[in-house]
Amino acid sequence: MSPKRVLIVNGSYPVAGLDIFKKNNVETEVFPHMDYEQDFMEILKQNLNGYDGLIWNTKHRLTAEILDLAGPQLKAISAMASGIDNFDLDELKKRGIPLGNTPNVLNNAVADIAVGLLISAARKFKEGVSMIERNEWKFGVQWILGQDIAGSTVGIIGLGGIGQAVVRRLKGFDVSRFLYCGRSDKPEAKLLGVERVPLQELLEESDFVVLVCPLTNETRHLINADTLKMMKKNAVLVNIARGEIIDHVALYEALKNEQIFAAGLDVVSPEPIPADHPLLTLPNCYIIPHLGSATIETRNKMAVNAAKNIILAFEGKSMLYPTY
Ligand SMILES: O=C(O)C(=O)CO
Repeated sequence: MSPKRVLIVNGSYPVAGLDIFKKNNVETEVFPHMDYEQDFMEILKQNLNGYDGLIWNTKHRLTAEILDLAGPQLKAISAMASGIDNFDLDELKKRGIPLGNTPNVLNNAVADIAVGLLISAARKFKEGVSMIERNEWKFGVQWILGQDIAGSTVGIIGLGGIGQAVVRRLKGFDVSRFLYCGRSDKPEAKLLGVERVPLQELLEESDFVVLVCPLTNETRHLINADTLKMMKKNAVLVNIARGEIIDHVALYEALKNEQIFAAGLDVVSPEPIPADHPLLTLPNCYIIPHLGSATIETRNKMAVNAAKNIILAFEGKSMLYPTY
């Protein structure tokens, strides 16, 4: 029997993941284009056919059209991410094609970024750095004043693995209260000392609001002009989930008018964000380019787990992290 073949979509792939395929006698092809290139999808569509497995490591949506172009021999797909909002799950289910993802191994790396953004936005790193760069270092007792974390209330929207890792980290910062909201009661909340409240209460009472929920029809633009109005004037908003959870037009207005204090964003919409995007002009909006899981160790583990997902499906077994 000829070896199975897997197409790995998006530019490059850690050797740790390629080795798993090699050991299991699976051939791999790394699609050489990056998904921010102009003709990425057009070229990909012409080169998709005939593979038994796909690692879909791109923000572009995997649709019925892609599955048709890939062909009926396609047996397994894995994301190399925790979020799977870019997959047409109904279509995959209809066709019986398993989809895996790579959660858990990235919890610590993403939670580190959340805490980093929270501090950077609360303590005005962007404003400070740009003052230095403009030769405007004018120290005074009232200069570049930020918000304290100690004594604050932190609201976590989505207390999954990453949300819990954020709480564990912030426990060392003398936070006074942790709140969360989400679809279901989390048994871990009690142990962590996090109280479940309705969204409005969380927004009205939190000094820091951290978005850690998946992007779904319910969470798209969850943070909008109305919900931003519910937040405190000193509130810092952190997003490490998906850009589309925030209405960026409304966020721009809220930050510009100092309706809230600051935002720290690892994710935006669109990605990449154009260099002339209005949010980038604001001193109180600190944006980094979706670095959540970007550590060497974490990306290696994600690549290994995505490869394991595919190989297990080829063997007719349940994936390591099945999504449905
Ligand atoms: O894994 C994901 O879905 C991420 O976006 C990590 O930053």
